[in-house]
Amino acid sequence: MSASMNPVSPSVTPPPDKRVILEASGLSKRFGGLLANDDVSLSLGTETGKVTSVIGPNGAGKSTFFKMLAGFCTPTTGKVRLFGEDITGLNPHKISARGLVRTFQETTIFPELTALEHVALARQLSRSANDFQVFANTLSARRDEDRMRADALEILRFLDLDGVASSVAKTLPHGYLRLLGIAMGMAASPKVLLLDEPYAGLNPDETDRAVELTRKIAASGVSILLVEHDMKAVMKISDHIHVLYFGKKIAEGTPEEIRNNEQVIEAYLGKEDEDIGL
Ligand SMILES: Nc1ncnc2c1ncn2[C@@H]1O[C@H](COP(=O)(O)OP(=O)(O)OP(=O)(O)O)[C@@H](O)[C@H]1O
Repeated sequence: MSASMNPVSPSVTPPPDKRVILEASGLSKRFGGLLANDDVSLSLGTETGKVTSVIGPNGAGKSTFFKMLAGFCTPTTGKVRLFGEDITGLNPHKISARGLVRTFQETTIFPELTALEHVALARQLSRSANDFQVFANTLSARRDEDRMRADALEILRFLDLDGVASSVAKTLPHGYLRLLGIAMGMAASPKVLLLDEPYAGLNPDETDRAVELTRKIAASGVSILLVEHDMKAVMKISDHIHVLYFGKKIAEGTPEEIRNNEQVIEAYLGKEDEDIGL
């Protein structure tokens, strides 16, 4: 008798919902004896353009979680789905091509290249199915290059960075380099943008500007997932917050719910370098 004819066939798992933007289920990561992430689940739901934050004291496992989402580190157990597709363990380039993009770190900045060249390069790398073509001096490659530069300028304009388009990176202040990293992420046309501590080291004015920019990106329909220690910024910008503590998720909710959550307050108590913004 075939399984389908079995009257007591086991319950069938429903197919993954393709409308769910990003879903991590039961992610764990073990480094030797250390469980850096312990059964962490998170869903961005189906509504695009929201800002979701992951917070937690130093060493809570936030970066590890992001690295697993973006393919920079393979989960020990668990699954990551993007619009219902299993992307667990794919490499970062493949994940980025599907729309989940982690912003470039400052270490990816080339001091002698202009802001425009950085974004054009990021665009080119994200688009190149064929690496050889990028470097080949063919007519089509040159045409591509012109298009990439035009796209890059449009991205810089959108982020209000066109004023520094022709400035070389080594002359740009730290705040602009952070924004340039975000612009390079945007060059890959993300559906979900992972921002890893985008406001670190920024002064209050620069933070306000970067928060506004984050909002503008979200308003354009890109879902934002961010890890950040600046609690004032997190509370201001987030629609939803998840809290990690010693690798485990201890809470999730709106900024108001998180601010008033006893377990969260407890986790942050006595951490002089961290301010939950109470
Ligand atoms: N590659 C690795 N090998 C061994 N241990 C690691 C590795 N990466 C992270 N860890 C450990 O995993 C734990 C979580 O680190 P992680 O960087 O994810 O925390 P975090 O919340 O991002 O911290 P922070 O806010 O300080 O950046 C830490 O104890 C860290 O030392």
